[in-house]
Amino acid sequence: MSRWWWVVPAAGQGRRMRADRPKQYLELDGRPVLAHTLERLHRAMPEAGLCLCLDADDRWFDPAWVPFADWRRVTGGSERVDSVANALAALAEEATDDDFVLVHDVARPCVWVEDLRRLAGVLVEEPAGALLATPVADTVKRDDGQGHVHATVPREGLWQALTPQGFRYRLLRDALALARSRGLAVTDEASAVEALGVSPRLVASRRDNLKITHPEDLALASHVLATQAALDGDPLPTSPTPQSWQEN
Ligand SMILES: Nc1ccn([C@@H]2O[C@H](COP(=O)(O)OP(=O)(O)OP(=O)(O)O)[C@@H](O)[C@H]2O)c(=O)n1
Ligand SMILES: C[C@](O)(CO)[C@H](O)COP(=O)(O)O
Repeated sequence: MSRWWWVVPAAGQGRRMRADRPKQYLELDGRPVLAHTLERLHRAMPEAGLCLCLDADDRWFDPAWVPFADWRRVTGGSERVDSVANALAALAEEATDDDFVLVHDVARPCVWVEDLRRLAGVLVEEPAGALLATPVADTVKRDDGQGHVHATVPREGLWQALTPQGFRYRLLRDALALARSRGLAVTDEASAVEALGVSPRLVASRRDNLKITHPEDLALASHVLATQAALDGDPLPTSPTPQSWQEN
């Protein structure tokens, strides 16, 4: 039977946030961003194992924020891709080739539990892996490097890649190893898998799965959490795990 693993890269410095600490430790509605994110992942799959990538010099982390029974701390790397690769290396003894690995940015605390479960359901059927994504909703411009428009880019067929992004353990490990050995600039897991000639499935996400990146995003995330609670009554539904992936 295949196991499920969450890999959460949380070793970034949050430089664009310009705060006094890494953004995963900023307070969002009374708790650190990291605690919100881990709670959602846990609600979706409480039995999964967690690999949490933290900076070697992290002085903010508190293990009390981790709701998983089975979790391990992994030292992050210099880029996001290095942190994820370190997590996969740390799982080498425990994970089998066919285990499922879902990578989710710690900086995305607003992801819906329903979307996490839907993605997991797709992954069971999809050997190429899958990622949450959303179609581009605005007109897209390419600049000329001097602040003027060079061209309007047709947005038909364009999606914004979000997280989680999920793959079988071996596929992701091999893809990241190849991408790193070639020095490819991969900013998400899917692009490493694409470099192997494999096309991961796009799974439509709710659009409010934002990544806290810039200072104004924290207030936006707070507003999203409140809106989700008002819309749903319970933004973290605890309905039973879908059979489709529970039995795999
Ligand atoms: N060496 C790194 C760099 C980033 N991340 C993680 O990757 C995710 C997405 O990265 P990003 O939003 O760029 O976060 P930061 O690197 O923290 O932000 P910045 O680029 O503004 O410094 C975050 O969860 C971040 O903690 C990581 O684990 N290891
Ligand atoms: C993985 C990601 O969140 C998908 O949108 C994104 O690529 C991370 O990019 P960043 O520049 O490291 O924030």
